[in-house]
Amino acid sequence: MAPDDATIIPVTGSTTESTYDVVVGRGLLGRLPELLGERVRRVLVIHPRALRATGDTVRDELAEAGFTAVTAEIPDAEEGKHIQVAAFCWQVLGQNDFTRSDAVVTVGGGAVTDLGGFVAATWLRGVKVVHLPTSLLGMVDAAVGGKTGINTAEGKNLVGAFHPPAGVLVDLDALGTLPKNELVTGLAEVVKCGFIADPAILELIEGDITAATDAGSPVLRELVERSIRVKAEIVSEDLRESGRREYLNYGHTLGHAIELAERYSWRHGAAVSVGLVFAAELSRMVGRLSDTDADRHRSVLESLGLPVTYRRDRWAALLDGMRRDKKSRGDLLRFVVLDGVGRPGMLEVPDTSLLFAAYQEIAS
Ligand SMILES: NC(=O)c1ccc[n+]([C@@H]2O[C@H](COP(=O)([O-])OP(=O)(O)OC[C@H]3O[C@@H](n4cnc5c(N)ncnc54)[C@H](O)[C@@H]3O)[C@@H](O)[C@H]2O)c1
Ligand SMILES: O=C(O)C(=O)C[C@@H](O)[C@H](O)[C@H](O)COP(=O)(O)O
Ligand SMILES: [Zn+2]
Repeated sequence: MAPDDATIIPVTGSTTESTYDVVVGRGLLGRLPELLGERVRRVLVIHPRALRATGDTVRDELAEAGFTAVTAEIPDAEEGKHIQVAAFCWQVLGQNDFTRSDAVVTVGGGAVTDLGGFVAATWLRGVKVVHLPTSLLGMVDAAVGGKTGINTAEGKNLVGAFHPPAGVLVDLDALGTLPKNELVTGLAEVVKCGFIADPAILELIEGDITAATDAGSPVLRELVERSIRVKAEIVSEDLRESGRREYLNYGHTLGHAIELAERYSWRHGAAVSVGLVFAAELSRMVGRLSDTDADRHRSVLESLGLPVTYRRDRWAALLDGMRRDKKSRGDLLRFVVLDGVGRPGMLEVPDTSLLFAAYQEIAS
């Protein structure tokens, strides 16, 4: 497909820094200089070990276009979201004399866009970042919206900053090498967008599972674009999560606790899948969601091959992890729940026995 067939999804924040385009299409690398802008001279390309060839291609294209481009190769997946990895990137930036008018480009899945975004947010108190997400999850969620961060021993994304990118290039060609199981875990966030805002997403998946899990299909492209639009619309209104942005955290309170309990051996999307079913059970239990809509969570996620249950014997660890969720206020745990498909809301839970009861519905 020619670059001309690209779809532009705008994020329109309240400042120039929080206003940018998400470009979706194929063969988009040529657009990178335009997103970086005229003042940028040096670019640090951050990529995981597993995507060295792609990182090198991006570096070479930038050099060809006249930039001074260097790469920083980081550990794969969640191992990259570590303070020592950020320190390594800061060192590379320092050793190569990066100034405030220079930039970071991330090439990889959500772990890389989170780490690279955090490095850009903190170097000299903030330099430009452009994301080139290569996983489905990175494309539909992590690269958009400006949340950046790293994990600590106590939990997921506990340190970070809001730092919107200068632009995002969603090149669907990158999905050609993505393993199927990684594509499927990315679909958990797509399903989340369906439940909180765009039921057509659910209908597309339920209507043709084969197409929904086919990296080259028009259905997958529509799912990508619809999910990005959901996120772009919400973060345009509420960058710093002072209100509506919390809805994007549907399924994440338990999901992040599972990731921690599993020492990050589970993919984020898999943990969010279980978290979505839990949040639906909670919504049903407090009388806010119908049986049909709650059951639909389990059926659509199961049909994609995503997990919908978790170990009964891990409840204490999960509760501990959930207390450190960023939506908590003091001792009060807060959850995103649904009042129907496309109708998210918040639930404050002072009594953890309710959570335990909901957990019984997903415990295996
Ligand atoms: N900032 C946000 O708003 C936000 C939103 C959602 C998720 N996240 C974060 O994103 C992370 C999860 O992202 P993820 O699922 O992409 O995981 P990931 O970045 O760990 O990537 C998953 C695996 O796929 C590989 N990979 C990526 N692209 C590939 C390609 N094109 N070909 C072959 N292999 C490829 C990676 O190297 C890795 O092994 C989590 O850390 C999560 O917290 C952040
Ligand atoms: O963009 C958001 O806001 C989200 O909550 C999207 C989530 O899918 C994403 O996993 C995010 O990183 C979670 O953020 P956290 O604030 O709970 O760490
Ligand atoms: Zn997520």
